Amino acid sequence: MGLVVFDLDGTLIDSAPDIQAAANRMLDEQGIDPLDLPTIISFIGNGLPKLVERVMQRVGLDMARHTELTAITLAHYNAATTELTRPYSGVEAALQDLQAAGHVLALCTNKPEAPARAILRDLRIEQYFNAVVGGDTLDVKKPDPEPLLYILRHLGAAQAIYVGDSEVDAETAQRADVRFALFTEGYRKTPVDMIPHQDRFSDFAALPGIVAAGFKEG
Ligand SMILES: O=C(O)COP(=O)(O)O
Ligand SMILES: [Mg+2]
Repeated sequence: MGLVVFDLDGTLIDSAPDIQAAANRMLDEQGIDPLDLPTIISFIGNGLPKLVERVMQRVGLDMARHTELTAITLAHYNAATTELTRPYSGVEAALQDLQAAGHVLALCTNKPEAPARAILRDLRIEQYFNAVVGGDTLDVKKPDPEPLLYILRHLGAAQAIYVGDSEVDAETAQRADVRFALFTEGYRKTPVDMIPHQDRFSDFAALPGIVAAGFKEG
């Protein structure tokens, strides 16, 4: 029994198509051609303001407009968070198994908290999560360890496993001194072996076993 904290984008859900749609709507309003999915995926991981910054850099938009264009992109995104977004295969069954095994579950994402909560609601998985921290919940976001440590403190957990898909998640877990399980099928940019992790999996059916063994090992 223990605390299992999840990342969201590229871990529980394949959300890139809706993020792409929001970014491309904003670009279209600026008279700029759309960006393809692999490009958008390569920009995900450090939160929406950073994604918009990377988009603007790529297409040569004036950075003085960053705050304005971030707000516009977020509005487009909030209007359609789950048009194309789906949980990865086996996610709901794994959440159910983990909860039935007595684990406490939480979410630690760099996605802003409002769309993160809306997605959990729309995909009918919000009931599994005892705490949700988004990229704008605290003053700092991942890879700062504080969002993850905040959840541990908030839920009174001495021990946890963090489940994520990216370099940012691995660094967050390492700096928080939390065990890290890497989902290999998300949005990482580098080979699996270059990302520090204690466990890895490509199929959510394997996760309950990995979590049980991880807590035993400590
Ligand atoms: O919003 C992002 O850039 C990444 O979100 P994640 O932390 O859920 O992967
Ligand atoms: Mg992620």
